[in-house]
Amino acid sequence: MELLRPEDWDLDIKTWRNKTLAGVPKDEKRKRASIMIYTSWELWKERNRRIFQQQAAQPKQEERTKALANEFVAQLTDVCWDKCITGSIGSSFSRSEASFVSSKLHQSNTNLEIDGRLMVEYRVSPWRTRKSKQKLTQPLERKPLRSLAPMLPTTFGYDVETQSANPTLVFIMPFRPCFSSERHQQSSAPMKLKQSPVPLMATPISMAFPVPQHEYETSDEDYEPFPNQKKPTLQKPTKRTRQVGDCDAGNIKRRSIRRSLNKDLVSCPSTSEGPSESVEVIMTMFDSLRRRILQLDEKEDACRRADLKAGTLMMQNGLRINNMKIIGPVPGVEIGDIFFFRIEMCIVGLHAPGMAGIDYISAKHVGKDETLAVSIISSGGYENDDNDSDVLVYTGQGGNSRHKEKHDQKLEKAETGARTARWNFSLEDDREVETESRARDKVILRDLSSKIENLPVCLVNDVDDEEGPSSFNFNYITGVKYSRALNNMRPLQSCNCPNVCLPGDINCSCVQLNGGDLPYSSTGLLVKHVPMLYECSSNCQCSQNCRNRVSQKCVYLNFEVFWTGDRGWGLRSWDPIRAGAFICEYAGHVIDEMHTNMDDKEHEYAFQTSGFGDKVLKWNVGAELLEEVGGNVTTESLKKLPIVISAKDSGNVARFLNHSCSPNLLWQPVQYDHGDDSYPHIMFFAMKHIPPLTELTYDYGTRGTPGVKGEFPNACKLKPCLCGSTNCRGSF
Ligand SMILES: C[S@@+](CC[C@H](N)C(=O)[O-])C[C@H]1O[C@@H](n2cnc3c(N)ncnc32)[C@H](O)[C@@H]1O
Repeated sequence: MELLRPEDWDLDIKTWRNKTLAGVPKDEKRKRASIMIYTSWELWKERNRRIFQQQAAQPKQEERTKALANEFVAQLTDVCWDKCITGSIGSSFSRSEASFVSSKLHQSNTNLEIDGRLMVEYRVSPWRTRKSKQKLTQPLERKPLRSLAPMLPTTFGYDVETQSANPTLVFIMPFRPCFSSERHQQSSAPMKLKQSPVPLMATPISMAFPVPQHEYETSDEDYEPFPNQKKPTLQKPTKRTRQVGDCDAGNIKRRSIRRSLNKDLVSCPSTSEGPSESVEVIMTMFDSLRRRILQLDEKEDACRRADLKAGTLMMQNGLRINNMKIIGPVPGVEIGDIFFFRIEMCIVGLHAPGMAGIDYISAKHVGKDETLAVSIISSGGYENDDNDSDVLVYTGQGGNSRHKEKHDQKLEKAETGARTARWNFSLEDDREVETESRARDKVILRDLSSKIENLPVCLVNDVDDEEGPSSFNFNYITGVKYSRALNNMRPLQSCNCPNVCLPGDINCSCVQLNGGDLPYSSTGLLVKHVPMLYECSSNCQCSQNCRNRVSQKCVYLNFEVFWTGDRGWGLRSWDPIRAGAFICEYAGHVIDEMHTNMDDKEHEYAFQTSGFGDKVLKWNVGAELLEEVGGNVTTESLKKLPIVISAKDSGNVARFLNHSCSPNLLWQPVQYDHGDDSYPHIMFFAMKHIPPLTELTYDYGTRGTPGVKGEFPNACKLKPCLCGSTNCRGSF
């Protein structure tokens, strides 16, 4: 360890790593680098602990982590290094290195897994705190909106390869209506889009997305959605012979399965939908498709770039919107929207090139050809000496490829488009300014759960003086309580998987119970909404790290109960949330539906399964588009459950979830601790990417006609809905 001690404690991690490993023989370098990776990881975790939980590591936790870390380091050093980490020492990990490290961390332990998810998916920028503005009442110190790097999973750095000096010269036809079939094209009038202020020289989008002629045989890093623009020099040998010490996971034969869409079902958002709804429909379709492709690929050991596969399929089938490049705001896209993949920006018309950071158009100005930048992406992969996080300095693209020597950048092609706005970009982020200055001032309670949740649930009112003592007259509990014994009609699931359940393992009884697929992706995202989801139970042999145990674990989001004004208290999160992510359970007392003596207050905080909204039914659109007619959840397939959960006297954060006719959450029945399928756990999952501090809502459904006994004996009076969405039904 002495050898790793930095000579100067002010060194940044990269310089420490480079200095320490310089000139060290290869074998020794591996060992030292492994320990350094672990140390950096621990620093990161400690930073997360201090920021999110306001506590430093406990000795016990440290010991346990040390033991796990030793195992992790040993694995890294002795078995898999040769196979998986082949790059030279640089400022970042390549994608395959990063995914290997994150997969190892995933296997290591629960804490690492949870932190790993934060790190892998969101890449929260470290040390972004503003001490000067910090107030004692502030529960969190970080700036949530700026903390995202909505890109591919990388653990310790950013793969600069996708930012290579290879600008894709893509122009899009001035207007190409988005229809899926010729029939549609003939019969429907083209949708009018905003007129460009400058004449455009256009090239069809098909130039950028040619139909692939061959199956993708290359490695993850070399997957290329634009094969025609690929430079031969960037290609790496893709086949390796097995070497001593290669780990099995690394030797899984990498295949790529070409998938196609069910043409009968392919259709773009209708022209009657507003811009925001169109963006939502397209984004939902993309993510649904991506999750399902990933699920199928994982089953077939062909796990590669489901995002690009989904995006390419959508492009090839005309499933995209805002086809014309626009100078100024893109309809339906708002400041604060989250994109996890570059291709998502492409299908909503925000940024067309798959790799280049600048998107631009050619225009004639006073008789001269000019190039105008229409969007610029900050990759996060470049070093920036300027510490001002409010100013983005653009200095040209390219020159930062892993495969080439660093070189000076030239002002050419797209960069000429950025000439006029080349220097400083102030980030316009109204929401951030707003949240920084206002929301933190009005903290009423630091932890509504009184430490029952592992993360504090803050209570704030930044609207008026309401302090809400009456609303908070309830016991905080984290699960459901049953008032009568349940019928254990079905034996509890009990798989024999030795470590974790694996996708495609036909011998796993939990895979069988879930219809042949594990319901969650490797990062814990719900793939499809299903009538009943079976997580692994206490009878299962698999460990707590099994991916089929998502919602039975504790809360991992930084929730906040806030005053909405007209709809009472509501729930939101400080963390960005990804579509398919688990949110929370509806906790409370399970009462029998036939118990008809519910008073108004009980009704107000009662969860009843009275139906799913249309949006929930459409959430599985990707699976349906891909292959499975009938793969979607239909109203008929959803048996009405007799369960009613009252959170009037006891409950958790879910009792503050308000109704919306355009919700961002759905509820999913989940079973893991008993066999009575009429009384499942009600778990909430995100239907879309949700930016920090956005209210979390679900569709309460229609609870039946007031006063009618029979189908809805507990039907309550319809209430006027104040959700404010454009397609509000008016009541719930
Ligand atoms: C489960 S509680 C939600 C938390 C509640 N807002 C509070 O202050 O405790 C359900 C109640 O919230 C209010 N509410 C929820 N969604 C609403 C909406 N879209 N419009 C109007 N009121 C709503 C209604 O009073 C409803 O009975």
